[in-house]
Order: sequence, then C-alpha cells, then structure tokens
Amino acid sequence: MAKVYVAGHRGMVGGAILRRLEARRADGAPLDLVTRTHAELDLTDQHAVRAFFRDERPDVVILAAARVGGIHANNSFPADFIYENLMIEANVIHQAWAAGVRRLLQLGSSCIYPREAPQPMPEEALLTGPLEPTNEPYAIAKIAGIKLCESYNRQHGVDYRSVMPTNLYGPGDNFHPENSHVLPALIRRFHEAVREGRDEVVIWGSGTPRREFLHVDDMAEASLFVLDLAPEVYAANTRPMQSHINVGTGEDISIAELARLVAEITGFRGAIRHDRTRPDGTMRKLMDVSRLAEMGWRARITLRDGIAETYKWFLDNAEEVRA
Ligand SMILES: NC(=O)C1=CN([C@@H]2O[C@H](COP(=O)(O)OP(=O)(O)OC[C@H]3O[C@@H](n4cnc5c(N)ncnc54)[C@H](OP(=O)(O)O)[C@@H]3O)[C@@H](O)[C@H]2O)C=CC1
Ligand SMILES: C[C@H]1O[C@H](OP(=O)(O)OP(=O)(O)OC[C@H]2O[C@@H](n3cnc4c(=O)[nH]c(N)nc43)[C@H](O)[C@@H]2O)[C@@H](O)[C@@H](O)C1=O
Repeated sequence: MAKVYVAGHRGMVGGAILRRLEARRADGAPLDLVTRTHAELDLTDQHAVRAFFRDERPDVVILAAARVGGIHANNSFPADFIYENLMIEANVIHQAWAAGVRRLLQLGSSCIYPREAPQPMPEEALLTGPLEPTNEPYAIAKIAGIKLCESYNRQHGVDYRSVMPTNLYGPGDNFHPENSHVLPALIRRFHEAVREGRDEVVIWGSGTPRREFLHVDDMAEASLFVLDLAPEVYAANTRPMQSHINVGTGEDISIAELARLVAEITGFRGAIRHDRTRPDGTMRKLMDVSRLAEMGWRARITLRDGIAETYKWFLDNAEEVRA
C-alpha cells in the first residue's frame, strides 16, 4: 500500500490529481491518500510541516500547494508570492527528505523561462536570460523549487521530479475578477455581461500576447504520468541539473482570439474593448512539449471543449465558485 500525500488538494490542480488518484483506488490500486487543508496545515510553518511528515511518513508526495494568481495578483503582491512559495517548497521538500520520502513531484510554471526565450521554449532555456518583470518573484521561487529537487537528488539520492505546466484552467479555478488568470476572469466577465444585458466587455492589455492553455484534467493526467515513469526512463529524458519537464498542448492563441472564443461560448454578442493601461506581460510563452511527447504523453482536451465544460462547471457551481 503506497501512502500518497497530495499537498494543495483543495486547489484546482491538486483537486484534479486527487480525483484521479481516488479513481485509481476505486479501481483497486492500493493507495492510502493523505490530505490536509490550508487551515489544518500551513505549509509555510516549518515546525508544523516537520511534525506532519514525522507523524504521517508518506511514501510519495505531490506538491500542488502554492500561492497562485494571474498577472495583476503577481504584480500587486510580489512579497507574498516569493516568500510563501519559497517557504512551501523548502519546508515540504526538506521535511519530505528528512522523513524518508523517496519520490516527490512538484509543480512549477512556464514563467520560469526568460521573457525573450526562443519559441517554443525547450527545457534547456531555463536560466538563459532575464525573466518577465510582472512575475519575476514567483518565477524565482519556482526556479528554486526545481533546484531544490535537483540538489536533494544529487546529494541524497532521492527521486524528486518537477513538471512545468503552461497556463491552466478548468473546474475549481479561481474566478476572482482581479486576481485570477485570464481564462476564468473572461468567463466570469462575459457571463455577467450577458446576464446584465451589457453591450461591451473590457479586457486587459493589447490583446496581442499569446498564451497556451491546458485543461486541468490533462494536467492531472500528465502529472501522474511523470510521477509513474520508471526512474531510468525519467533519468534518460532529463539531466541531473536540468530535470524539469514541460507540460502543455504545444499550441497557443492570442488573448484577443481567446476573448472572441469565450464571447461565443457564453453567448455575448457585443463589443470587446481593450484597456491598454493594464500590462500585457510576456508576449509569448509557448511550451516545447516534445520531451513529454517522446515519452508518450499528449494533451487530449481541445480548448473549445475545455472552455465549454469549464463554463458549465461555473454555472453549476455558482455557490462555491472561488471569487
Ligand atoms: N493555475 C495555473 O494557471 C497554473 C498553476 N501552476 C502551478 O500549479 C500548482 C497548483 O496551482 P492551482 O491549483 O492553480 O492553484 P490553486 O490556488 O487553485 O491551489 C493552490 C492550493 O494551495 C493551497 N495553499 C496555498 N498556500 C498554502 C499554504 N501556505 N499552506 C497550505 N496550503 C496552501 C491553497 O489553499 P487555500 O486556497 O486555502 O489557500 C490551494 O488549495 C501551483 O504550484 C501553481 O504554481 C502552474 C502553471 C499555471
Ligand atoms: C500562469 C501564469 O499566470 C500569470 O501570467 P500570465 O500568463 O501573464 O497570466 P494571466 O492569465 O493573468 O494574463 C494573461 C494575459 O491575459 C491578459 N488579460 C486580458 N484580460 C484579462 C483579465 O481580465 N484578467 C487577467 N488575469 N488577464 C487578462 C493579461 O493582460 C495578459 O496579457 C503569472 O501569474 C505567471 O506567473 C504564471 O505562471
């Protein structure tokens, strides 16, 4: 029986990973799933994290807990984003090692790559140039997470892996009007415009930046795919100090095109206006997903289907939508 701790199980990604593990358990996989809410265990608290690992002694850890937000949240709360994410990663990775955890998977982000990285961005682009200023503190914390895993692997011989997702969306997302990512923000804004009979919706920036969007169920599947790889397969496809793996669809879309797609799905027929006082952020960050594709994993959910399903989830879960 493997004891698996999913950190951040009430978040969008942790929730999707937990649902997938519960399905495996229902199919007969011998899994003991351990979770703690943020209120039960603050992962920035070193003493609490040490006590948790000492008591629970999981075999495997999936680290999907983090301080997460869109361009405005990252720009407004840089101290929170760097401090909380560094603390969570350092506490979880170190105490996991101290408690004898052999395998761990942590989630980073595509913003670890330089602002002017070649497109699509290969794993090797890490630390080759300056980062995008709107999310540099968060990106530095995420890079530290990769380097923590690599360092514990080298010094202590454990098997700690990192996946770098592109922009994610799906059921359980954060729909806050200011602090969320673009896709949930637009779903909510277009929905409210239709409901209130408005003839105009404002979106941030020029509309020309391009983003790649991956549905969270695909992300959960990719996370477990990478976690399940035999150590020799993972090692053969990575390098000791370059051990992260990109996860995405390999396709991107401009923010203006995305807005038109969300308008169509939500039934909005009015005008779309751009607020150019808001930042664009990185102009493009398309993932090179060839490494994961060569190992046998590809995204399955199309953007149109994924947005339609997420919009339905938003309508069905109005009460519990995080905003
Ligand atoms: N969403 C996206 O577009 C992307 C996400 N990622 C990465 O994927 C991972 C998961 O993100 P996502 O699911 O979207 O984020 P969410 O905000 O949906 O979930 C994060 C979870 O972490 C928990 N958490 C935050 N701080 C603490 C803490 N100090 N102690 C304990 N729990 C804590 C949150 O609990 P609570 O809500 O109670 O604070 C929440 O349940 C993160 O590492 C993120 O960086 C990477 C690329 C894109
Ligand atoms: C996942 C990723 O997420 C963040 O980076 P980002 O990709 O820039 O994220 P975003 O989703 O907030 O914006 C994408 C684009 O969309 C435009 N945009 C239009 N209208 C709205 C809008 O209403 N809300 C938001 N948030 N953006 C909007 C916005 O101006 C920008 O051009 C970082 O946290 C980063 O660290 C990170 O990892």
